[in-house]
Amino acid sequence: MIRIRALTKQYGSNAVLRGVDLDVAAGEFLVVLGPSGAGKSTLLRCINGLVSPSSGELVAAGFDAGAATRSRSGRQLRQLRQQVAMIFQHHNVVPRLSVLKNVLTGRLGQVSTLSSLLQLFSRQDVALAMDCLRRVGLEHKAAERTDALSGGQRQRVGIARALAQRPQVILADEPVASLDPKTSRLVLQYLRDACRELGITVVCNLHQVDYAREFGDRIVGLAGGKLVFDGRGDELRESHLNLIYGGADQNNQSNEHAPSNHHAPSPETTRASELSIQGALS
Ligand SMILES: Nc1ncnc2c1ncn2[C@@H]1O[C@H](COP(=O)(O)OP(=O)(O)OP(=O)(O)O)[C@@H](O)[C@H]1O
Repeated sequence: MIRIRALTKQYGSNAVLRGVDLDVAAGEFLVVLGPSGAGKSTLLRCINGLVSPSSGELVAAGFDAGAATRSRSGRQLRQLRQQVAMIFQHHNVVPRLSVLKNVLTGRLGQVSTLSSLLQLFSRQDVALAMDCLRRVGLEHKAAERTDALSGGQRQRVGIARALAQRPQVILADEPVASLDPKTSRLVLQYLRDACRELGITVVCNLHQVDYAREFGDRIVGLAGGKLVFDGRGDELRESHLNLIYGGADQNNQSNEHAPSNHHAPSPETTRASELSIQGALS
């Protein structure tokens, strides 16, 4: 679903992504871990064309993201963004609109310009939006103003809006950064379950190692713009975390327990180990 090869992104002299190779399979829930400034947001922004890569190959949902950002017409970029939805840390919902209207804004890319200007939505769009709200447990809040909801509920509205786009991919940039642990887990559960049921691929940036292990089908670790770990949650050892976070205190990266597994990598961690070595050498 996503194929990335030798991806680089440079801001002036700041090399933010330094040769990222990554494949994400259809329906996979991939978590990206990494310290602040590692390039996690930049990676997501490249995937949905918010940022133009400096070099490399990036195909998401069948669209060449690099070419889409360079194309003047904007058509390719719109097509890419229809298939690759984004969920932000601060949910970006419109507070004064009703919950249902916020979710319906996820349909704007698919309705005519006139309909979108007049906010005219078909009965099917409304039914789809209600189904998306049901998937995040907020059907009963449809008519309420969004500013009457809690932070966790607003983030669930953000998820419903992304689902309403009917995308192939959802990119979630630290979706639970400002939520308490219980709410964070609930939000991630809704995101994972809805995407699993609908077959949507997810790439989710997180700062919490425990949630990465719990919710990710697979985890990649980004440090200094390079992938230094690629494996399953049960393959992620303390040595990998040291590589990702540069020996930072893991308690700072987790809302709950610090990783405590000191076992040597199992034979299945070959891929993870290879990457670790590459990261350590470069
Ligand atoms: N538009 C921009 N112009 C210049 N530099 C940028 C821009 N966007 C990001 N950067 C730089 O790229 C680097 C990586 O930023 P990025 O936001 O991708 O990191 P991150 O891993 O998502 O961090 P965090 O976990 O704190 O969100 C930082 O040094 C940042 O200053």
